[in-house]
Amino acid sequence: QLQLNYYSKSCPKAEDIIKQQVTQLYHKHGNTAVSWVRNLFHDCVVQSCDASLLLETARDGTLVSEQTSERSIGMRNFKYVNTIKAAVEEECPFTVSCADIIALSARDAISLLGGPSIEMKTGRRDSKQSYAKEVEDLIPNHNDSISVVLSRFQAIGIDVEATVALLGAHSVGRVHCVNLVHRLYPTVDTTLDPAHAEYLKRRCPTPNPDPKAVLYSRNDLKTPMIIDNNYYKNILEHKGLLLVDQELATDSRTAPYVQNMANDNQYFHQQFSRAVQLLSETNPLSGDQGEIRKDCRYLNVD
Ligand code: HEM
Ligand SMILES: [Ca+2]
Ligand SMILES: [Ca+2]
Repeated sequence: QLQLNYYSKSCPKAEDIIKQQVTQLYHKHGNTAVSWVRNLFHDCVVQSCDASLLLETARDGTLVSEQTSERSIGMRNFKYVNTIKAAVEEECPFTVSCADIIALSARDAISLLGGPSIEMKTGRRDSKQSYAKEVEDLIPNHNDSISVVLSRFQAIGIDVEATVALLGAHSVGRVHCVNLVHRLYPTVDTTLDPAHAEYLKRRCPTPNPDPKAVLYSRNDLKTPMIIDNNYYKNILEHKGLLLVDQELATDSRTAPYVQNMANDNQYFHQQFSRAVQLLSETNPLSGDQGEIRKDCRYLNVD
């Protein structure tokens, strides 16, 4: 079972090494921290936090990576997960799971990005398979209804208030134009603030952005690299980028929490901590299920 300090005997320095690596990477490439937060979501929602997300497509076609899903658009920095894993392997070979690296790197990233300090249990094990086919049924799309979003989160034990808090992760990072243009062209979505729409049109000047061109807008212009309640202020001002962001502010089930989080950053941080714990503890592999991967990209060879 998951517990605090699972590696205290087997690898007492594990959490320190991960934190050190995450901090070093953050100072070199700040957006790595943003990636670790999104990785937690995309891994944990698909089956469990079991590093299924990190498996790469096998050359012989036996395994398709979840990273190839349309839902994974814009995900980046996977190569630096290997940097973290390598540092941990050097200290304690075959001991610390890639799944725990996903969880702890997200925890450390959240604190580097000005979010709360979160107590996080460890002891997760790594999946022996990828769930590429299931990704689209589990991770909501940017234009899904709030009902779909709430039921997907509820299915893994995440209540409405925690769901609203988790979306606050969109207080950092970026959105590619492909996920935005349907709100701008041929006519501007009337729920979007007109001045903000003009800004977004400058960022995304054509209705059919080349998927390979790196055209994007930042989620939060005021504090783009800080996990704060500015996200909720933005969506109340109709400056949310994704349709789900905008809907969160108006749906009667979520709007009261949005209002409270916009008013009180500390309350947001408390709920965000609680929600990240729920997300990170969903359905873990335990006992002898799964394995401890040597390289997060590949299954161990027996
Ligand atoms: C209804 C649920 C959600 C939907 C539909 C959704 C969708 C998206 C989309 C479409 C993007 C933009 C990707 C791109 O164009 O580059 C994005 C970015 C991001 N999402 Fe979510 N998301 C959801 C929930 C979450 C949650 C729960 C978290 C974490 C707790 C999260 C963390 C992030 C982060 C950090 C980014 C920025 C990534 C970057 O800049 O590299 N999202 N999300
Ligand atoms: Ca997973
Ligand atoms: Ca922010």
